[in-house]
Amino acid sequence: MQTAKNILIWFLIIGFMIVAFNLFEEKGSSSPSATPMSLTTLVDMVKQNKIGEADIKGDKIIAYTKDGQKVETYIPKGYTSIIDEMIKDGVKVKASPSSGGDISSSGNWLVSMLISWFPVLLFAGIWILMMRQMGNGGPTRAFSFGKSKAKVYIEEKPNVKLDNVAGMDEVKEEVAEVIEYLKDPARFRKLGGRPPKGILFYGEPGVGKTLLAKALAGEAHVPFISVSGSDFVEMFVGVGAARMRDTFETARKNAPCIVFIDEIDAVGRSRGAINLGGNDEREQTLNQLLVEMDGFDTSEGILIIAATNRPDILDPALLRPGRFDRQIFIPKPDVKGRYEILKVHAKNKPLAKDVDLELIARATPGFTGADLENILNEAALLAARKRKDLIHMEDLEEAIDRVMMGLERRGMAISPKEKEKIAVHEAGHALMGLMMPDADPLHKVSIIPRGMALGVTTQLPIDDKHIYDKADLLSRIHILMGGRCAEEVFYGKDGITTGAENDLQRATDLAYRIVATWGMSENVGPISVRRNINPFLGGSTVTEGSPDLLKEIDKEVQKLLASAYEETKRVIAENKEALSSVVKRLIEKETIDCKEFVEILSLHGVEVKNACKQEESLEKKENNVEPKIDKNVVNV
Ligand SMILES: Nc1ncnc2c1ncn2[C@@H]1O[C@H](COP(=O)(O)OP(=O)(O)OP(=O)(O)O)[C@@H](O)[C@H]1O
Ligand SMILES: [Zn+2]
Repeated sequence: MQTAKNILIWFLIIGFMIVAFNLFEEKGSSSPSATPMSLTTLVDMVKQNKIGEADIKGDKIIAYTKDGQKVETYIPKGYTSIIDEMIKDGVKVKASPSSGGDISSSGNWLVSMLISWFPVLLFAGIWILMMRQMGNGGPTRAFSFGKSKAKVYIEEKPNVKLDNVAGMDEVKEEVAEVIEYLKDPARFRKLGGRPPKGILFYGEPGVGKTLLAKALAGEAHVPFISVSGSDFVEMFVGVGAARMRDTFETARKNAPCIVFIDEIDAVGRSRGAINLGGNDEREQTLNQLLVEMDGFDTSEGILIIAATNRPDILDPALLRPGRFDRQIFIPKPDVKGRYEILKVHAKNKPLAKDVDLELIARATPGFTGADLENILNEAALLAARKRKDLIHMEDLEEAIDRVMMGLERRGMAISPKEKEKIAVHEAGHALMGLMMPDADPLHKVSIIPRGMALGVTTQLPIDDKHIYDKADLLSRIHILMGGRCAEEVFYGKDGITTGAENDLQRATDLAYRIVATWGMSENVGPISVRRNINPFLGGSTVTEGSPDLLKEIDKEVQKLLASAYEETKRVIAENKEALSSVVKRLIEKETIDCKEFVEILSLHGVEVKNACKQEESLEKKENNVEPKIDKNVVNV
């Protein structure tokens, strides 16, 4: 594509140069256009000494008057004495050949030819490019673009081993046999086994798909050839396909080897999918991949591993036997997996004695291997900044907050009045976290701005949760409402702030799903209404269901939210005095933990329903109530 663009740009540059040159030439020789006049008038003008210069071209005289005019006339055959007269009268006379126009007379035949051909060339160029783009293009390699950008990375001997991939024992078992196959493809075939041609790894970003593929190559001591599906996506038809051919050529030269195609969905999207124009290129690339996969013999020892996080949109042809017929799901790590991963990445880092990786693992439900690696890395940077020799638990804690919610922004200018409002809002969330019997235990409240949030209330889930009951969900809604309700209780109906936007969004979303997705509302009943993204309406959602049903759902959602709001407001109003003390302390210290919060409440005789569980479950940061980008949406 780049090359094609360059060609077009050069066309334009040359064109402009020619036109500019042409203009320049014209100025120099014969512009502006000459006024015709009779020979006698010219003779008169010569006599009156008005003519300064004259140019004789065959039987034509072009004369320049002294005041800059240009005139021309014809000399009748044989009447050349006029020239002598002019010379005699002091006119500077030049003679040049007569044939052709001004340009050829100045001898620039090349320029002239280019000018006459330039439009043709330009249009031909544009036409070729457009045809290729539209997909009716000529031979695939007309410009041999295919080679230019093929980002094929070959690692001859990857030094990643299966030991470096932590916490997915079942998956590792499942793929272990291909190592034997790659080590000696011929032996494998002699025994009658049909080794797989392609394996598809699917799972969320960062769970270690690439790492696992590389480890397989490392274990089998074969080269690891890696490409990304998006490298094949091109504007010009045929380029992606050519690149695909090149990739497989490289693979054949390096066999036995592993070819790893990351983001295969970029080329392997279902061909029937809605596509607004021009999917011809992708289709050709996909076809080429299928052809290549069908074309090689498993005894060649080439194993294709593809990775995606969207297996649902892949073309079924890709998943047929003989292609990616083995699909392996790589899940997010569980507690044990997270612990193993942390251990792997902590190996080359100096950890202090107080670091308990098991606790970190428990504190990070939903985190992927990449997230965990990131946490250790951040912690090391933090420790280095504090000029410490070892990484301490506090660094790791801070790193988890950072990875989850962004950097602390202590420098942010916040007026005392605003600070108080933020403290009230956060204290409201936290109080509800302690008062709702089914809530996850509170961890800490902070009014230090972090990432996009002005304050943060964090809770600690006890276990990785996989399903949620209605009580869990309702208590979440109450906690989300806590911020806004506290504002109202402390500052009145007109004192409420915009700070609750994200809380309300999340509460509304949750309430909608309680009613319309999980069928938990008594009035609407056990029904699940589908909400689809409409590709034609800029990604807005389209809800299925009759208008009556949708109206009913909306009413029910509103009712649910309103009653949660009233209930929350009641709880906060009841404990207003105790909460004022908390707010004061919060403004003073900026962060208070669960224990301190509960102590203040008990001074006012308030008993909480939900004890702090710090001792057992330490730093669990799930369900931070404030941030916009959050990892813990309830997705049952
Ligand atoms: N199970 C694991 N054990 C050890 N490290 C892991 C594990 N999973 C992920 N990592 C770390 O996370 C990094 C990113 O993982 P990787 O690139 O393999 O993920 P991926 O699933 O291929 O992601 P993507 O879909 O974004 O390409 C790895 O380099 C590795 O350091
Ligand atoms: Zn809030």
